[in-house]
Amino acid sequence: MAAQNAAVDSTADSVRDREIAVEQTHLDQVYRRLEEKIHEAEFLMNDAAKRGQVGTPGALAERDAQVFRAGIHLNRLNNEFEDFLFGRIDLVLGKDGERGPDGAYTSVEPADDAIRPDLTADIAETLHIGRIGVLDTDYAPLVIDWRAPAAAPFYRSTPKDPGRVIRRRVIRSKGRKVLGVEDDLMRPEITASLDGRELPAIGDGALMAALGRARTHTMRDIVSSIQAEQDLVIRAPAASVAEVAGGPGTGKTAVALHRAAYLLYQDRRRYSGGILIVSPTPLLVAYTEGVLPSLGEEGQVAIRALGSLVDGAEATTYDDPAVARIKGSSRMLKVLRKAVRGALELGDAPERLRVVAFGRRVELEAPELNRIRQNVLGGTAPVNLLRPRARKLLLDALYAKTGANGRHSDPELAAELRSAFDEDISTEDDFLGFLNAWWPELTPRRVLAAMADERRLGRWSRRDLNPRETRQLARSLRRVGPDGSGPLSVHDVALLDELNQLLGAPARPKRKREMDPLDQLSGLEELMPTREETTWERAERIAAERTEYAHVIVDEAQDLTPMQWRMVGRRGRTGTWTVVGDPAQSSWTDPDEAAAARDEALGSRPRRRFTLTVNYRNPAEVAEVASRVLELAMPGMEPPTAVRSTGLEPRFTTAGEDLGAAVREETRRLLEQVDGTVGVVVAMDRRAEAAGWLADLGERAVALGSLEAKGLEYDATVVVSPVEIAEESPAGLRVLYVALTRATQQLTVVSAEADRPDAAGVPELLRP
Ligand SMILES: Nc1ncnc2c1ncn2[C@@H]1O[C@H](COP(=O)(O)OP(=O)(O)OP(=O)(O)O)[C@@H](O)[C@H]1O
Repeated sequence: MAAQNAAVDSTADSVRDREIAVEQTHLDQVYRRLEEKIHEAEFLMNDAAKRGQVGTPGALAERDAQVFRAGIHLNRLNNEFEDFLFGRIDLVLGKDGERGPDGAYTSVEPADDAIRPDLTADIAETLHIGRIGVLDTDYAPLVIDWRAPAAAPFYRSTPKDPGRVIRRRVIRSKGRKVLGVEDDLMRPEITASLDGRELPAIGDGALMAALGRARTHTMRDIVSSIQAEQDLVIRAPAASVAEVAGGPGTGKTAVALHRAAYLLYQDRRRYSGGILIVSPTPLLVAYTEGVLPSLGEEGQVAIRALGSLVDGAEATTYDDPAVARIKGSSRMLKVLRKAVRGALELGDAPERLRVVAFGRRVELEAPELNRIRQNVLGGTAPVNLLRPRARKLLLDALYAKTGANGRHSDPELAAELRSAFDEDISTEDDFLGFLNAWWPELTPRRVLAAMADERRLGRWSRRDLNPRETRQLARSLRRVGPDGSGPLSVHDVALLDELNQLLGAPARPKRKREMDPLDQLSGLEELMPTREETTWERAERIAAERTEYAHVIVDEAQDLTPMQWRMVGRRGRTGTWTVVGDPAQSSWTDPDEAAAARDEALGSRPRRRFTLTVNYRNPAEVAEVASRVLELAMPGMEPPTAVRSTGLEPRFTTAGEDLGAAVREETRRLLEQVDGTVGVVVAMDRRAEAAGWLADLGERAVALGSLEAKGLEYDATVVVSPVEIAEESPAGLRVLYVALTRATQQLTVVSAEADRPDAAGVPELLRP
């Protein structure tokens, strides 16, 4: 029997080796073609550079554009993709024989006679799928871009709805070497043959292999294993708003990133207006940043954390939950409106305005000045833009005091006299000095700084915040400092953006130019002589400084506060949207208020809703523990279905006197058990302390605050004192749910006394 098994194994091995060799031959052919294309691109660039600067401005701009395109292409081709070619589908004949622009047949349905009554069929087409498309010299498709319509069946085909696909293959390669293949048969009942040979099936599923891999500190693309329900979202038409809901680990972030790449591929011209991806934290930005380049996309897409959306402002701190709740609430809008008007009065303007006109002294007293100010403020324009009107009304009032009104009955002479008066007075130092102090040009930071004075803020917030809230808000703004140059919190940034609107944006400091994709190409500096900015470069620079986008993708949308929705909304006023989130993970306390602000930001655009239902991150054992908290946080809400199980139950331990020592011990243990990362999630207040606990455990272990864990994942996690996390804020149970759903393999929970663990160490909150 053993001998028989060994024979079967060795036959399987030889079939596998043969199939790997088949794919290797194809990959070799692809690389030969890529090399030819690299030479073509290099030639084009050299040639363009040699032509130097001669020519009309139009020709020069065209040359720049050509070099730019060649540069991007070269950059992409030179980029050694880890697995450039990753998929293959074998298809039977379609209903018609039409071919698309990529050379593949377009028909999705099999021809009536494609499958014979004895359940045999011939493979009529084999397509290889990769990160970018490659055509052979005769325009036959060597590799189809994963975003092309012809590649859709690779993702969409299922045994229930196979279309023309008989076999779907994932190819694993490194550099130029094919390492393995994994097949799924879409119609296992059919015996299909290719070139007279029966089509074999190797391995048992590429998805499980991908999910089991160790995690690093950066996210990987999922291009070789996108699932059908995810593909529907990625390829949804971008006509209006796509809203995607799904529990932890259902691939929302991954889908959002792949969608950006898909939209660009589909309609590059339309999205030359830029795609913005809004992420909740800088940690999540850093985690996801590499995915788009790995899909062959650079430039055009800006990934920004909520605290970095406003030019020139970078949030470096977090507010405690009570303060965040005040700053995020739409009640702040009224407070800010009053603050910008109130801040005008803080200049050190003298009580009265005195000038000399027509040889005599005229002056305006405080009550008159006040009346003028209120009159001007009756307008709706931004405050800084009302300054010319304030200047005009001051001049009117002063002129009236001179008694010159009515001195001339001839209207022309009267107008001349008035214009001479205006010119004299408005260039006088006294008048200018007064105007600058009385109607100062305000900056958003200056207004925020003014709000740090509790008594003053109380006047502005009286109707909208209670005295305790006013005190908490004023205190937190002291960090901003009297001149507004101190550190900002994530929630301050949305206030700053609102103030920008209310004040009328002052001249913006120029953003440092982002790296030109051309500059990234080695050796290009030598090819291109230094010169003035070209039209093309100017367009590029404007793109880098852009504040409105053609498409906005909001990740972890459940966490945006009403004020943040207003800020993000401004960036996509005329664009289309993709909004992904999970209400069960929301750390915002008033979901109805946030929903109203979200509706306002998205306007009346039609919405298309999608739901993702499968949890690809957590093993079933971890998901089960997390679902206990979900039941407390959102009773009745269904968790997503975990797709795999590891057999490893979560571990519960109770710390003695020394919480740090217990956490350290558990982290060390997990580091020995997993190959990748270990995340230690603590209450926000314990962040610094926890970093100390892990100080010398190496880079694979990281400590993070509960709110920073959003969107991230680790091979193993240690969740420290669930009750501390849950009691941190009114939304604490949902934050705990986030913390418990970060592990791809193992979860350990360390309880403190306050968690009231039972004899087995299971804290009260997590008991079944
Ligand atoms: N089709 C897939 N093939 C392989 N891996 C996948 C697939 N879909 C998702 N994953 C993996 O599952 C994990 C979770 O994905 P992702 O972070 O996008 O989920 P999420 O819904 O945004 O989660 P959360 O709501 O917790 O932030 C990631 O490691 C991702 O690579």
